Amino acid sequence: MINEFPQTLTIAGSDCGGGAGMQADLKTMQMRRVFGATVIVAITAQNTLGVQKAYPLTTEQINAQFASIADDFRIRACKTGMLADIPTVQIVAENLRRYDFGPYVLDPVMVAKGGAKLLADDAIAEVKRDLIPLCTLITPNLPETEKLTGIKVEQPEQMKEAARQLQSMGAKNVLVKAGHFNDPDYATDYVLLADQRDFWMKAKRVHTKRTHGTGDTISSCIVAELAKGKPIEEAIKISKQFVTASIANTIQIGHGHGPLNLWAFGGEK
Ligand SMILES: Nc1ncnc2c1ncn2[C@@H]1O[C@H](COP(=O)(O)OP(=O)(O)OP(=O)(O)O)[C@@H](O)[C@H]1O
Ligand SMILES: Cc1ncc(COP(=O)(O)O)c(N)n1
Repeated sequence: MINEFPQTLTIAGSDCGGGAGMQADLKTMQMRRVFGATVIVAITAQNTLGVQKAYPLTTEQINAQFASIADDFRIRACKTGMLADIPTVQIVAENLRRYDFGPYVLDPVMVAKGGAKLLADDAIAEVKRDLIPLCTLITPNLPETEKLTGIKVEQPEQMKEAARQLQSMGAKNVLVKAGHFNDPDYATDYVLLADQRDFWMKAKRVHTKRTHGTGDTISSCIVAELAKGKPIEEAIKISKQFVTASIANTIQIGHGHGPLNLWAFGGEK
């Protein structure tokens, strides 16, 4: 049924503070004019000051949500965010193999801005083995890139080397995000596509601590664009513009790493 409204799915943790996790994903999807559904794998009690508590859901609770989504919706693209621990990574991988939710964007969330662990260290091996081979695109930040590849990234050339390695591990397309890169003037991400074309995406670095949920925002925007049928290169480029505008046009919420202004870029463009 080709005329159905584009439907997307985020498989992620809940951030009760509304700035990251599935809340950031849903808000971004709404702005990009796709329908967003969720499989929640963990509940966090957090705000802009940090993560106070995290409670993973059971595999039964996660399976039930997957079944409900698969029974009724035609998901055209999906993403994963916070996955908490080994059982969660395994059950999510199992469901992604069971159901066809279209292109899959893997945001390998490991540590929150405030320093809290959102993925157990021993689950990284499962992400590499079970999820990377399934994904259409992986979107690690620099610390995640280093953990997944073992390559210390201090120069742009090492971003390229790490991207090639992630591809050899099974990721079809790779976006290495540079929010954590040591460049005071620009945030320049690197993209390596499945057909071996590559490019840099340069944006002025905004000097703000209001960057809660930047990774969720860019990855869920890519999911939305893919669900509307945009080619991956275009989906990634629009999403970089979306996140840059959302960081640059600050809104004042909370007392720490504040959330982005997801209205800044606008909707359908
Ligand atoms: N201060 C900044 N100014 C401009 N762009 C930024 C800034 N910080 C991050 N970005 C951009 O935001 C996007 C997300 O990158 P980042 O490296 O922050 O991801 P992340 O660490 O996974 O985010 P989070 O964990 O907060 O969700 C990238 O396109 C990056 O270049
Ligand atoms: C549930 C959840 N998912 C993802 C993040 C990462 O976002 P950030 O690194 O900006 O804290 C988070 N804090 N909480």
